Amino acid sequence: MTSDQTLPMRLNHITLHLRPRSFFQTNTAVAAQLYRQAQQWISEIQPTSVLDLFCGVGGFALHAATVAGPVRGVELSEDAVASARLSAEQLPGRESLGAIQFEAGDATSALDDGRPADLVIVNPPRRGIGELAAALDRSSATHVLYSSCNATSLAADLARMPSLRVTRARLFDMFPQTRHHEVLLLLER
Ligand SMILES: C[S@@+](CC[C@H](N)C(=O)[O-])C[C@H]1O[C@@H](n2cnc3c(N)ncnc32)[C@H](O)[C@@H]1O
Repeated sequence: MTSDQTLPMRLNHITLHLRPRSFFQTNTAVAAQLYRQAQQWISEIQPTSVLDLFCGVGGFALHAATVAGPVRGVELSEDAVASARLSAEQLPGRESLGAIQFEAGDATSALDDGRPADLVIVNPPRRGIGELAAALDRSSATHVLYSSCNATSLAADLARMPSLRVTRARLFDMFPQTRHHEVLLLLER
C-alpha cells in the first residue's frame, strides 16, 4: 500500500509517471532503446518544432524535448496527459529547455489546428493513423517519425503518404517470443 498517485518508471535519464487508464510500452528495456533511437535521429535533424501525436505519458515527446524544441504532445487519455505534464516538470535540466506542452485531444484535429510543426511523431494504436496519413502528407512537416507495432497498418499508412519517403528504419524486439515487433521509421519530405 502506498499514498503515491503514480508509478515512476525511469527510462534512460527520464522518469515517466504512470497512472491507470494510460498506455505504457509493454517492454521497458526495449522501450528505452526505442526512445533513445528516436532522440538520436531528432538530434541529428534539429527540428525547430516537434508535435508528438498519440503521445501517451510522453515517452517520445520528453526524449525529443531534451534535444529539440518547442515540443507539443497530444493524447486522448486525460490521465496520460496529467502524467506527461508531471514528468515534464521533473525533466533533468528543465530550466534550460524550450516549451513542452501536453494536451488532451484527438490526433487528427491537432494536426490541422493551425500550429504546424517541422517534425511530427506518430505512435498510434495497432489500427494505424488512418485518415491522418493523408493530412500528414499534405502538411508542412518536413520529417515524420513513425513508430508502429503493426506492419500491416503501417504499410497501408505509408501508401497514403507518397510525399514522404522512408530514409531510416530500425526493428525492435518489443514482444519477444511472439511474431510481433515494433518498427521505428524516419520519413522525409
Ligand atoms: C501505442 S500508444 C503510444 C503511446 C506513447 N507514444 C508511448 O510511447 O507510450 C497509442 C496512444 O494513442 C492514444 N490514442 C488513441 N487514439 C487517439 C486519438 N484519436 N488521438 C490521440 N490519441 C489517441 C492512446 O490513448 C494511446 O495512449
